[in-house]
Amino acid sequence: MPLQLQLQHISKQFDQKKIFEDVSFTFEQGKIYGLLGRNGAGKTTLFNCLSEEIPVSSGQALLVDGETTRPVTNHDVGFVYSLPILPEFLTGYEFIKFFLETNRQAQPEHSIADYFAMMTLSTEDQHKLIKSYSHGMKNKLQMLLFLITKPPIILLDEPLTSFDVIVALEMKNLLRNMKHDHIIIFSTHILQLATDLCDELVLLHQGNLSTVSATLLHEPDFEQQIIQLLQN
Ligand SMILES: Nc1ncnc2c1ncn2[C@@H]1O[C@H](COP(=O)(O)OP(=O)(O)OP(=O)(O)O)[C@@H](O)[C@H]1O
Repeated sequence: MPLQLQLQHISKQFDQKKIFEDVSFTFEQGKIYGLLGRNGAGKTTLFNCLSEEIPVSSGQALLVDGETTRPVTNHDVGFVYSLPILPEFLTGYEFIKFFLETNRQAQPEHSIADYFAMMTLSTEDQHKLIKSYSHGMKNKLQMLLFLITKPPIILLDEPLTSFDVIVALEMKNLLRNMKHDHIIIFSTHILQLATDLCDELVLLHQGNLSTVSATLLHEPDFEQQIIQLLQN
C-alpha cells in the first residue's frame, strides 16, 4: 500500500482570520500533487503547518505506512523554498560534504560527485561558492539534500517559476523520477505547469481542499473552468 499523508480536520487561524477550516484530505506516495489557490489562499501556511514551522489551531497530519500510523514531524518533510537560504560562503561541494558529516542518519548511496551529476550540476559548479549560484542552481542544491535524506514528504513552494526552460525541464524530470518514493506536493500559479507535471490538481479555496477531476484536465476549456472555480 502506498504511503499516505492524511490531513484530519485541520484548522488554522491567525488571530480572528480563518485560513483553513476543518480540512481533511489524503495525499499518496507515487503522485505529484499541484496545489492551486489564489494569492493569500493559504498555500504557504499549509506547508508551514505540515513542516511544523507553525502550529495548526486544531486537527492533525498523519503519516500512514501500511499498518503504522503516526503524526507527521518536521523530519518527514523536505521543504523546497522558492528562495532557498544556503551558506553562501561555502562551495556546493563543501556544503554537501559538511551536511553528510554532520547528519549521522544520512546514509549516502552515491558519491558527492554522483549526486551533483544527478542534479545536472557540473564539476565546475560544485566547486564554486554558493554565493555565485543562480536561483535555479540553489534550488537544485536544496533538492540534492532530499536525494540524500529521502524525506517521505516533499513540499515545493512555487518552485520552477523563475527557471529557464532547460532547468525547468530538468527539475520536472527529477521530480518525475523521485515521485515513486515520495509524496510530492507543489504550489504554483502556473496552470500549464500544473497540468503538465501533476498527477492530481488540488484547489485550496475558501479554507478547503478539493481535487479537480482528472477528466477536467483534458477538456479544452480547462483553464476557464479552474478560473471559475477559484472565483466562486
Ligand atoms: N504569521 C502570520 N500572521 C498572520 N497572518 C498570516 C501569517 N502568515 C500568513 N498570514 C496570512 O494568511 C493568509 C494566507 O497566506 P499564505 O502566504 O499562506 O497564502 P498563499 O496562498 O501562499 O499566497 P501567495 O499565492 O500569494 O503566495 C494571508 O492572508 C496572510 O496574510
